Amino acid sequence: MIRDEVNQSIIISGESGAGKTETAKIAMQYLAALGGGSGIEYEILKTNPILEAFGNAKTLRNDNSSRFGKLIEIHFSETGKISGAKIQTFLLEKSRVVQCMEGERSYHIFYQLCAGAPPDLREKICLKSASEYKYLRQSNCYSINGVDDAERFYVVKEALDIVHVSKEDQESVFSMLAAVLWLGNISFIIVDNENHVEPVTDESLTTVAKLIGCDVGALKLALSTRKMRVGNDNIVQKLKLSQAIDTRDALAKSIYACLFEWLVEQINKSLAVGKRRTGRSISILDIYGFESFERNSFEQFCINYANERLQQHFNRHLFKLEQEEYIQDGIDWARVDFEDNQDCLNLFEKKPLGLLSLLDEESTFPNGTDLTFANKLKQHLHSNSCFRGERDKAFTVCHYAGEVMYDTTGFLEKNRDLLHLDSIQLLSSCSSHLPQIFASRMLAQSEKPVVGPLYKAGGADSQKLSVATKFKGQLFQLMQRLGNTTPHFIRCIKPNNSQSPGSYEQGLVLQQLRCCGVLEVVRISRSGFPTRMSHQKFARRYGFLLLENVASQDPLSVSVAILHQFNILPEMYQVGYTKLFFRTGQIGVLEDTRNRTLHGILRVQSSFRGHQARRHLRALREGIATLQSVIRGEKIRKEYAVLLQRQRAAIVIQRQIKSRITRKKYKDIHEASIIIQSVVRGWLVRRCSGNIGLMISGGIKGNESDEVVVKASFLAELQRRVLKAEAALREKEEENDILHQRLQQYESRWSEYELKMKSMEEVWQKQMRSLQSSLSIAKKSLAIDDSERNSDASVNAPSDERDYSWDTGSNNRGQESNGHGVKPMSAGLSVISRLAEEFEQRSQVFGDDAKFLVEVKSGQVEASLNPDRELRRLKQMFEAWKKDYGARLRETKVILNKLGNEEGALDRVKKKWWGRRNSARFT
Ligand SMILES: Nc1ncnc2c1ncn2[C@@H]1O[C@H](COP(=O)(O)OP(=O)(O)OP(=O)(O)O)[C@@H](O)[C@H]1O
Repeated sequence: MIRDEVNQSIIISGESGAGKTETAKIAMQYLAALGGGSGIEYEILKTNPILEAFGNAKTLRNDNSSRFGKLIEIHFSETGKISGAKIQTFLLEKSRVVQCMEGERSYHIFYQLCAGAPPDLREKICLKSASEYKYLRQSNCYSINGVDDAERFYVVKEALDIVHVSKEDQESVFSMLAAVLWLGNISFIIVDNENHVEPVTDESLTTVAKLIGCDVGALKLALSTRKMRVGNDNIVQKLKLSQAIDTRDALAKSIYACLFEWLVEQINKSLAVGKRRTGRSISILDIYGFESFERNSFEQFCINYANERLQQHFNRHLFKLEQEEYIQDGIDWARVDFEDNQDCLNLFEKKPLGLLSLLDEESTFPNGTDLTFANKLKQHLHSNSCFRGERDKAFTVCHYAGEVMYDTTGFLEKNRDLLHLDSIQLLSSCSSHLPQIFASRMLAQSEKPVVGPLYKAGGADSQKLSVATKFKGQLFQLMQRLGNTTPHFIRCIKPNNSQSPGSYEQGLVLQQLRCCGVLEVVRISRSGFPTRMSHQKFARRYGFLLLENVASQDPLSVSVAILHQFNILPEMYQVGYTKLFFRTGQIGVLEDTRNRTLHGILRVQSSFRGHQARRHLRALREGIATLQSVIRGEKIRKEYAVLLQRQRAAIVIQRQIKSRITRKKYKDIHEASIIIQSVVRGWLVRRCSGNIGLMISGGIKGNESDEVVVKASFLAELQRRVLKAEAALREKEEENDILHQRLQQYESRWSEYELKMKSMEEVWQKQMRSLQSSLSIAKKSLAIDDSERNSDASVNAPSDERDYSWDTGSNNRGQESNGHGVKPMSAGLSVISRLAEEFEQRSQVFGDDAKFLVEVKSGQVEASLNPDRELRRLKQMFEAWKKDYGARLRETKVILNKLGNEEGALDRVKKKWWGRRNSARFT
């Protein structure tokens, strides 16, 4: 399609059950895989289960026999991708809805609905099992081996969802199906002597009325009467049983056929979504195969006519056009004979004496019957080689695929396919939307130019194209469409008649091969030149394979050069006036070489382009990396600056917040401590002035009427403060304990000091006492010496002089040494007395001072001085005095020693006193 820019068609033909539908599905799957990608191909494939459910049925020859013809046109975009599709259907076998042979079934969807409808749907559309419906019961066949109808129902529902049939519409479709089934159950009773009937008002009648949404009375009338126009009058004719049944069945068939058409329309709407008209398409034609049964009726007549048309198309393309082309191009060839079915086609189509024309003619006659039709055929067509009149109402046609005998019973009725206007009006009066759509469609069809019947007595029935005429028109259109495409024929061959695998009936197969002209096709392919190409196209297509330049550039020279270069044998091709003709397989060699070369060129190009692209990409990447690093660096720097600013701001904020928190905390503590203080002070004051407090509280009690309403928050605040105060109090108590401990430590140390002081004092006391005793001994000894001296020596010198003469010093001592020696002794005595006196005073002073300081320290006496420091000072003074006193004592000793040397008496004194004195040392 893309290479030749010509639309293609795949025409699948073969007997019923040969595998046309399966092949069509395989072809669709192949095209979907090849040109899929947009998703529409999935929808296209999903149309198969829907069309099969509504248009296929089990026949004796095929469990899944298509009871309609189908042309699916798959549209492609410029790039070869599927962009949409359109389905056209041909001649649905309506009669199967109301009538089918023993062992066959009606359309699958009825059985699927009965088996698979969920309970709520069953209830809504008043559905029963398949065996409850007369239409399904009559053939006594409800199931197909290996097929689960319930499961298939879900597949159909899913497919309806996929092709966008809404849930409401699906429900309406199922209601229509149920209505058709219930229509079949409507029965009639004879109401008068003329055998006129009326429908029985039972469940069937009321359910149909409910499902299509009409009045029960209106339905009854539509099924039992017929309005007619006689002259200017409208009369109502009551129907007899057979007429009423026909009316009922016609209504059921029409509803089903309209439903099928409507569904195809919905599918087409869905498949057309997003379809872009490029004009490129591949059509697949799957039309019912040639049929020949024991009893063949109008349906087989139409089906076999269609197959004749297709066979003609096949012959035309493979034999006629082929051979005409050979002649036109003036090539040398051997003519191939083939079975041309043109005569048979003429038998059908010739005007005015063809099968179809005569059928239409008879159908328009009010008094025409199947028998009159059969007689007419025999009368007019007996000379036609393809026709043979049979006994009674039968005739035989010699089809390309074999002879088929047709029984004309029901031909006229089926060809007329009449639905009374009453029935159409009934549908248009329905409240459900689908019957209304069906009615308007039927009315629109009846308004078209009429070739169809004029009903008996000039009735007011719907007048429309006869079925055969309509079908013929459809086939012509189809042939026209196929004529604009390059056809590809698929011949399906049925291996056996028993629908069983692995069984191959040679006779049957050979008969099919003969019938459909495959043997002639093989012959013509072998002797003829099935592949052809214009010189220009050939030169253009393969010219680039030439290794050397051809001097002349005209297409023919180039083409011949190519043929030489590839050593194509002269008997394998023919050069025509405008085209080159090749025997089977020859062009394939050239095509292979072309493909290989193109592939090689593509590889080289792709390698080079890849190299270029990689280089470009590398440069781009490096550039991008540099750019990115610059931009990222800049970005990060900016971000960092912002972050830094934020961090600083955060620090400032934190500082502010922390300081605020700390201030608040401090304030709280401060306030709490004030409260504690006030509470403690208050408590102290109240304790101290208990009486006053009692008086005040008494006063308050007295004014109980002035109660203060204390708010809970205030109380809570108070409690909080009390708790805080208690905590602070506890803290203070702890502090107090610590201080108390320290105080005890100080006290223990103080008592240690005191003990030391006392021991020192005792030492001093002892020393004092020893000094005093030494002094008193010294005094006494001096007094004894003095009295002895006074008695022994002169007594001129007054006694008081003895106390003061020591201070005269050396002078006095000189006098004493020069004079008498009494005076120095008394002077020494007075010095010692003074020393003793001083000692007394000083020890008294030191003792008093030390005692005072001890009292201050122990807190017995209050004084603004530091007892420790004063004590240290006192000790220093004592040390200084002791040193001075010791020096003076030593001086006195030296003087006394001198005196003692002069007077022996003094030695004793000295020895006595100083001996003791030395033993009592100052420390
Ligand atoms: N390629 C196949 N592989 C396996 N089985 C096949 C194949 N083609 C057909 N069949 C079997 O044959 C049966 C009939 O095939 P199909 O329905 O395609 O026939 P048909 O030619 O379309 O018949 P009709 O004209 O009645 O519609 C299928 O249900 C299937 O069982």
